[in-house]
Amino acid sequence: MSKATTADHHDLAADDALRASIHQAVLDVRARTPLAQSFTNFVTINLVANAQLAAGGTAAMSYLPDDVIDIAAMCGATYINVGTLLPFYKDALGEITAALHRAGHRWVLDPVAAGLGATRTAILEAMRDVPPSLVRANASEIIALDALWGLSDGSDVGGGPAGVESTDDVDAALGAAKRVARHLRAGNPDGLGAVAVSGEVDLVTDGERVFRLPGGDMMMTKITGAGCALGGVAATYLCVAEPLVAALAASLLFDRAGERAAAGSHGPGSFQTEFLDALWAIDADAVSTSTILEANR
Ligand SMILES: Nc1ncnc2c1ncn2[C@@H]1O[C@H](COP(=O)(O)OP(=O)(O)OP(=O)(O)O)[C@@H](O)[C@H]1O
Ligand SMILES: Cc1ncsc1CCO
Ligand SMILES: [Mg+2]
Repeated sequence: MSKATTADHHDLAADDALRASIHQAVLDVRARTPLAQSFTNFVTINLVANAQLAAGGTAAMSYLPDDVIDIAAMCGATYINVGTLLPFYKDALGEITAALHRAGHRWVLDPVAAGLGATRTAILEAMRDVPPSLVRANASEIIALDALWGLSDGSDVGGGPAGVESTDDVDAALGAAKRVARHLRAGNPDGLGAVAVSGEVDLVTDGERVFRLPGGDMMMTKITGAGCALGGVAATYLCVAEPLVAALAASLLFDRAGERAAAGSHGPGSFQTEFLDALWAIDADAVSTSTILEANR
């Protein structure tokens, strides 16, 4: 870890209630095969669906507002990713997110390339007052979302969008992640919300507690859509668990699966195949006994 050191943190105790909730979420997904639907980019749509299935859930992808709104009534959570925008998305996403909010339906936002382009900015700005339960993004995207939702105090200045890849370290997004998480909690009827910032060390927060999750493998950045798949699997866990638990469970599953896949592969192609197998193979014990470093308060 860079700025924050392990001296500022403690590993969660083996009997911490959060570990039990994470363990239960992994088991519940495998027992119940919950449906989380997605409105997602067409680069990584197949990996998102396959990752959700490998984690134990099921998938349905749609772009049609009436379809998405009807499916929301019969599924546990929805994943929305703004990676590859088409002209009709602006109206469609406005209609969908307003309807999800009215229904109190939980959803995950992946603000891919936040800060890039007037259309994406308008789409993300409109989500401010009908917010998701969980935002899953890289550091640059969280810093940009914090700014475009007007939450920023100006102290976090990100490197700016460089397409879909992060130019910032997760620690640079700490303030932004906490502000965004508090905004989600204030804007959701259940008062719950969390932010998962991915990177070499993942950062997860509900706006009060801050967790750092070391692990994973750099090969995860050499396939497209590891982050998108993480958002999709977070929606799968959101079907059975509260946002903070869903964010932690999905991030930890991905870290453990990334390590296992790296050990069994010899390049990006075989890594992607091994990664899906690893999502399937990692069990609830491996996820819930992972290192979970909580920032001391
Ligand atoms: N350098 C790294 N070392 C280890 N794990 C990493 C590293 N970078 C990212 N990861 C892991 O890869 C996964 C995806 O995170 P990443 O930050 O690459 O998302 P992203 O930029 O949104 O990706 P994409 O847009 O391609 O979907 C997370 O599980 C994260 O922990
Ligand atoms: C490469 C790419 N372009 C738009 S979305 C996407 C997938 C990673 O976010
Ligand atoms: Mg991404």
